[in-house]
Amino acid sequence: MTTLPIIDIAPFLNRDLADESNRAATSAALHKACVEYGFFYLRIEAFVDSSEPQELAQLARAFFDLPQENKDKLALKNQDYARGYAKLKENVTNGKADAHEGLDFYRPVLNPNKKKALWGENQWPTEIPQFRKKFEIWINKMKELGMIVMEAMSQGLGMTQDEWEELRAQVDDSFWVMRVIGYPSLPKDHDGISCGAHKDYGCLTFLYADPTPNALQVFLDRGGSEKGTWINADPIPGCIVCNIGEMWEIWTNGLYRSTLHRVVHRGTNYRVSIPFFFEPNFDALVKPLPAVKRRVEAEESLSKRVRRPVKYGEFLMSKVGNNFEKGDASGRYGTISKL
Ligand SMILES: N=C(N)NCCCC[C@H](N)C(=O)O
Ligand SMILES: O=C(O)CCC(=O)C(=O)O
Ligand SMILES: [Fe+2]
Repeated sequence: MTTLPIIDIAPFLNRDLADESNRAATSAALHKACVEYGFFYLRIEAFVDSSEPQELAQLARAFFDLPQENKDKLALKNQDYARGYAKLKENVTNGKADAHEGLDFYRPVLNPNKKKALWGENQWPTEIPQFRKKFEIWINKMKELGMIVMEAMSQGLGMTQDEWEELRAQVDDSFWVMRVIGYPSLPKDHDGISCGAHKDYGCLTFLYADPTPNALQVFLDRGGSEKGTWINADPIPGCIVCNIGEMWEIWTNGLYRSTLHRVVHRGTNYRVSIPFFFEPNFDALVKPLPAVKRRVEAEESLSKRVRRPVKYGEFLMSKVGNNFEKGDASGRYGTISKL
């Protein structure tokens, strides 16, 4: 049975000279994991105490336990159709309704305008005391972790200090997204899916999920005897699940690939997960990195197809529009101004 690699980020949490060789090992392991899987566990117990996300999951449960009409008060349509509460089956992946409900938050913007795509205001549940405060602490930590992992990855790619500074400038004001997701159990005799197969859009996804096993599945697409099958990415204590988004495919010209994943939750409990998407800056122009070009020239084997640059914000907008049924939010989303 294939299991995803576990990478300890601890050596990057300090500047100890003594940890230099451990940092090199972590970077090398990140590089290998990104080439081979695009998905891995990140051991973060030296960074956050596990009681912290556990408490967030409790707050999330308290929200999902509210009467439907209370949750609907935070509906996406109150805002920019991106920020707020999506009821069960409102989210769509590949044209099919997802059997989950969720609250989505995005990086706050200056001069919010709910008629402008992605430019509204976050809707926090005021009925759950502490919800906003505790999740804001988490957001800040995940942003910090994002920069740490990005720097570790830049070393794994053999980037120079100047090259890292240039990449850093594309992610230092991350247009992050956080989702708080609730998954009821799928009916046993049903071919429904909790979240359809997809790739994440941006840079790094940091997923905390409650201990429910057999829910998140990752598609193995790069060799080994299990190639072409789905494996479970069950939670591991002290770790979060991390995967790379499509911007990494562009930065590395396909050397790193974003991996399909889905959620099929047939267990009897109500599952809660909290993915944090550490993304590039809204205005970042994402294009293949020079450090990767050097490698391609050195290692003949890599694909020569050059990925086209994208503006991250535009790419995100095209994706978010697909997250709803046509004629429903996506229809209306299509009519609100694209900046
Ligand atoms: N920001 C991210 N990555 N969100 C992923 C959401 C799940 C897939 C989405 N419905 C889709 O169809 O892409
Ligand atoms: O809930 C999960 O385990 C994964 C959710 C996910 O893949 C997403 O929201 O992008
Ligand atoms: Fe995802």
